[in-house]
Amino acid sequence: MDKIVINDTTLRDGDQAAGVAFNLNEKIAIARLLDAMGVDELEIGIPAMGEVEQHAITTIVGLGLQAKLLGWNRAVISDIQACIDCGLQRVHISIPVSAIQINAKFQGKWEVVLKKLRDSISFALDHGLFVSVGAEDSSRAEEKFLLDVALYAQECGASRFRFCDTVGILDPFNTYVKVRQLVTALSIPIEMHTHNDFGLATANTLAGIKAGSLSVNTTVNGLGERAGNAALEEVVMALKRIYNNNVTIDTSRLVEISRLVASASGYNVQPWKAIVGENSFAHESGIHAHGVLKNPHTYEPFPPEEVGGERRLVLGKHSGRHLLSNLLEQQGIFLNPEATQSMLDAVRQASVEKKRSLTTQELLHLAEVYHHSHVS
Ligand SMILES: CC(=O)SCCNC(=O)CCNC(=O)[C@H](O)C(C)(C)COP(=O)(O)OP(=O)(O)OC[C@H]1O[C@@H](n2cnc3c(N)ncnc32)[C@H](O)[C@@H]1OP(=O)(O)O
Ligand SMILES: O=C(O)CCC(=O)C(=O)O
Repeated sequence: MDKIVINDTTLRDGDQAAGVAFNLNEKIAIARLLDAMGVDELEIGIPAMGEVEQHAITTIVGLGLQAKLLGWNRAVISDIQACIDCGLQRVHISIPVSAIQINAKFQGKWEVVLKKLRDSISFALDHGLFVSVGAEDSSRAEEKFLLDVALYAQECGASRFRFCDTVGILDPFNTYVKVRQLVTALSIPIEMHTHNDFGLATANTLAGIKAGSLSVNTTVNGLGERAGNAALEEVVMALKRIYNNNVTIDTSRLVEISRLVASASGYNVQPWKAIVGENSFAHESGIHAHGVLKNPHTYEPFPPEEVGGERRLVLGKHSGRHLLSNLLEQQGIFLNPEATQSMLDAVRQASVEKKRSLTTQELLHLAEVYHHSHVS
């Protein structure tokens, strides 16, 4: 498999999530960490939004990062000019391509949309910029029209074409077919931009890669419009571990970037969130914990350290004797088999009463009771 370019849009689509508003320092910290991790490209915002956004973008441009930096634009020349004023050398120009979008925004006048596209691409090229073109709502567009727009963008001088499943309605099978058509017809790379409305954003991004897409949009924690986007941590780890792709990103900082974005966005990830959730490497069930104590690979797809996470063995309603004995032994407590079994019953009962796993303190407290009852 070819090297896949990761073009992270946490600072654009992530920032667009309802209720999220990164401030300057947060934007800088996120950009710096993504860059330090080796993310290839960052979509850092929308200069057309005005002075505050322009100041943030100009500041990030001035950081001297290794990552390529891109500004998002409508097909509007003043939007592109705002990117130039911020010092950006790469612009992404978006146009709607489905009938529903063109009717709502341009009274169905698709010729007007294409003229805007051509004019803005040529303005950007005249200013020496790299141009990526995005087809908003590609997944609901008439297929022939989408292909014509893609070929037109290429002919006008775009260097990359973004396939957008804007409202997240595709599955991996349909994604593959649609993206394959574009990959076959175009000589410029296709970029995937998928949304998670049906929980399929990462799967659809991977389907696009299978179809020959060479670049993907991601966001940390999957943060983005509505149900969000394909998550950076999921796409990167799937590329690395499922496809053995030559991933050059430092995956050991994925939990760190997840926490940074959670804090800056004000939205924690759910504990069971793939890759970065606090339960991603937590084991409570007896059979699982027994296996993990023998060999962690029995119930872990890869070691937690690989993403900067931590293995946790917790005692609760579903735990068994092996885990209980192991945790007690770590505290220097050794119970005979009968005492262990009795204590396990008490652990289960306590866990159901508390509706959670037990803390070390609670474990020690119970151990004292069972240890003493065993000794006496
Ligand atoms: C799928 C996506 O995520 S697309 C990205 C969406 N992101 C955002 O909207 C966040 C940033 N947006 C903004 O700050 C504002 O919308 C701005 C600055 C871009 C424009 O603001 P306003 O001038 O107040 O316009 P408003 O947002 O109400 O309406 C959008 C306008 O852009 C036009 N437009 C929408 N998409 C495009 C496009 N791809 N190319 C050209 N024009 C477009 C609409 O037709 C409408 O134009 P009109 O004012 O002539 O009717
Ligand atoms: O870049 C584009 O063209 C639109 C991207 C987007 O956010 C979307 O379609 O959901």
